[in-house]
Amino acid sequence: MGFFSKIKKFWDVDQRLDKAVEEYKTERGMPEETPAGEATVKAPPAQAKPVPPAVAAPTAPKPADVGAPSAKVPPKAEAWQNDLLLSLRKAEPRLSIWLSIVLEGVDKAGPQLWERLLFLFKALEAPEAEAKDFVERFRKWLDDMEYVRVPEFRSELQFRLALALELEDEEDERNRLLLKLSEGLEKTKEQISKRIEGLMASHSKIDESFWEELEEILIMADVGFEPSMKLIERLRDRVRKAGTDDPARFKEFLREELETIFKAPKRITAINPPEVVMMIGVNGVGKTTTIAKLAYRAQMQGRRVLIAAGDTFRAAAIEQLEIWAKRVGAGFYSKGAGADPAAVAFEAVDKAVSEGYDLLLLDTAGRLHTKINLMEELKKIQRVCGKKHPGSPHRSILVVDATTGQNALQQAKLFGEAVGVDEIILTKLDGTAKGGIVVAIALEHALPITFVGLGEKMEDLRPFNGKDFAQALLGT
Ligand SMILES: Nc1nc2c(ncn2[C@@H]2O[C@H](COP(=O)(O)OP(=O)(O)OP(=O)(O)O)[C@@H](O)[C@H]2O)c(=O)[nH]1
Repeated sequence: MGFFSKIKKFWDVDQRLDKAVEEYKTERGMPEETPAGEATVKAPPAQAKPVPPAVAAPTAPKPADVGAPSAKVPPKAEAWQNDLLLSLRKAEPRLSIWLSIVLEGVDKAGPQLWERLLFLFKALEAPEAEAKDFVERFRKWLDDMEYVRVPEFRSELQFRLALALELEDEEDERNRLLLKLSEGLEKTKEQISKRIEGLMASHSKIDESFWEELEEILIMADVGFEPSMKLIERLRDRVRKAGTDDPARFKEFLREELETIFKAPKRITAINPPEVVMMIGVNGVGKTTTIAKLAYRAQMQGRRVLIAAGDTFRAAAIEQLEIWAKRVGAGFYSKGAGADPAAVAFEAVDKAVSEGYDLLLLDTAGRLHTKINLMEELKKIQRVCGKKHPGSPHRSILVVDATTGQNALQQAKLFGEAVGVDEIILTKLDGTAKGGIVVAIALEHALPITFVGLGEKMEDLRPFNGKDFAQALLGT
């Protein structure tokens, strides 16, 4: 489900829009030619299937709708509308193209941008109130973040549209993610990929000295001793089965092995709303930011989110979380610093149930995991949630900081044993050469890494895909 309760996915090649485009042009006496003067792209010959009722061609919302000056839209400006309609008609959803058309001639946030976004949603037949809600939320977000110029927010806007229109898996978005992942892994690639290429070039065959050198590379990239041994064992097996000792093929074997390792099964549990997610992890790993990013995604996917400040250890942590909740338009619940975290959890679950939230993100104290009482506290929170809303917390997500390398592995072990962890989110992958920790965590724990943090912006939390990761790490 996306942000909108319904949209027409015209990119399934539907003549409706062709008809709408023709009517649109006729009503406005627009030239047969496209703005660039080429002959109009003729709609594909109508196929036999019955033409569903015509869709009223979207007309640019009156400027008054969006609080813009009441100047009439000059005829030239309609060219972008025509381009957008024509682009929407193509058989494939190309968000980057639509956005380029929407942003043509727009250099900053303002009435012209709102008018264009509303036109796009109208062309997709999104309910008007929801379209306005999307624009209003984005406008408020820009104010909060003090973003004004298009380059400051274009990427976030594209990400928001990808979530709202359920196009995150669309080709452009996937390519953008791969690029972001590759950029984020730049330092790790230096450590692993470049050195493996050197290893392959300096050996005429895969022999004992090859494996010894590989072990050193993996340990240097913070895969850790145990995990490195395990990985090398699996690679020896794979090479043996392939019946070759040609170093030139090693990268292919390594990529296949990594994809296999990352295929950790995701736990799917039946959930009666609200879904209660417990966020755990030590201080400074990026938990608060990650909660905000998760809330942002869920909101853009049409879910109502409540964030609860279960980390009552520091007033600053509560305030920071409240600021983020406001920015992403999520609900917020706290009982202030010093309150009993279990009481916060209990009352937050009660609020989420009684006010019909879809998702409750429950922040918990991040004090150093060596303090045993923290583990007791987390177990008490789990019990309390289960009493209030049977089956909850439905997921416990451990947030670890990739830059802490082996320490992250320790945390995964300790929290996993103490309170049970269902998923791992690895933050700050963009800032480390220790990306090898991803392999270590996947090898040591059958825990799925569901998201990775690639920066501080909202769009910098992306679903983790082992295949993409292996490709970004090792290059094509
Ligand atoms: N580069 C980068 N920075 C990140 C990422 N995730 C979080 N950060 C930054 O890391 C710092 C700590 O993030 P927080 O979310 O406050 O961490 P926390 O775990 O809540 O810390 P406490 O509030 O002390 O518990 C902030 O400056 C974040 O912007 C990431 O994926 N990449």
